[in-house]
Amino acid sequence: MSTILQVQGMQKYYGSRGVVTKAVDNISFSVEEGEYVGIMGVSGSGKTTLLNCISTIDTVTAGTIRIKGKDVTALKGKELERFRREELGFIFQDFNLLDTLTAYENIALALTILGEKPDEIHRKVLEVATKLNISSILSKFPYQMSGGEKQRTASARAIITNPSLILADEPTGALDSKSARMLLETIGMLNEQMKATILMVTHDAFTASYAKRILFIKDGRIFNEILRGEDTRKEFFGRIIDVVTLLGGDANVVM
Ligand SMILES: Nc1ncnc2c1ncn2[C@@H]1O[C@H](COP(=O)(O)OP(=O)(O)OP(=O)(O)O)[C@@H](O)[C@H]1O
Repeated sequence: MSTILQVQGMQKYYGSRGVVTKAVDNISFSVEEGEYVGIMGVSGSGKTTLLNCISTIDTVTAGTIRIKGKDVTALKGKELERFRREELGFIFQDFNLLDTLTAYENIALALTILGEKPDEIHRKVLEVATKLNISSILSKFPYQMSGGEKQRTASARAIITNPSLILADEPTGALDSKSARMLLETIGMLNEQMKATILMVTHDAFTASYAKRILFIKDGRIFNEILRGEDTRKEFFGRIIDVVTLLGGDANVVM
């Protein structure tokens, strides 16, 4: 098994002189190939900042972030753009599907931009659509899709380039509990059947219970880490609640 992500001594400060917020305060951890890691913490603990730096959307104040051995904090311009497109997949809270493109076109877009041959793109889109059970809706536009179809299209788009790492920030944040469950099952399938390595940020214990390992962040630092091991998802959920309570979060607000 190889290391996909290695975060070392990462710091991110906002502001200057007067008011400085240490959003991420010296965090180090790594993620191995095939892992499904959740990052939990209360609002303002630094989860999104950490994910945005890993996803190369934001820059770090100090430290390194290596993805497949490459320090992404040193990448710039076209090289960075290409790296993001080739190595990373994203699942957003609102899915970010392009309204003027069909499901097929949304899924194919990254491959088109990467310059893959049309017949290769076609083969890959059909393959992933079959796995995610959306073959029959590929010609639909987002407004013609159900919520679940949009989720599966967004999941297909995240995995179509066979990225090294899939990043998800509060993927269930805007969903009712049934839709959340459906999306989490799809993400679980990307991990288990399609061997995707996943890093997911959430404040929600139910969502986090689908991951196999959880890092808890408090005030920009890693506070605790737990592994699912042989636990059922429900047992793992119980242990997550215990840590959330310890962290001072409100265990009642989670499902
Ligand atoms: N652009 C910014 N400028 C100044 N401070 C910021 C900025 N972005 C985030 N922060 C601060 O950094 C800290 C961490 O924010 P972050 O968004 O990473 O937290 P979070 O854990 O993702 O919270 P939430 O669950 O509410 O999204 C907070 O104190 C926040 O106010």
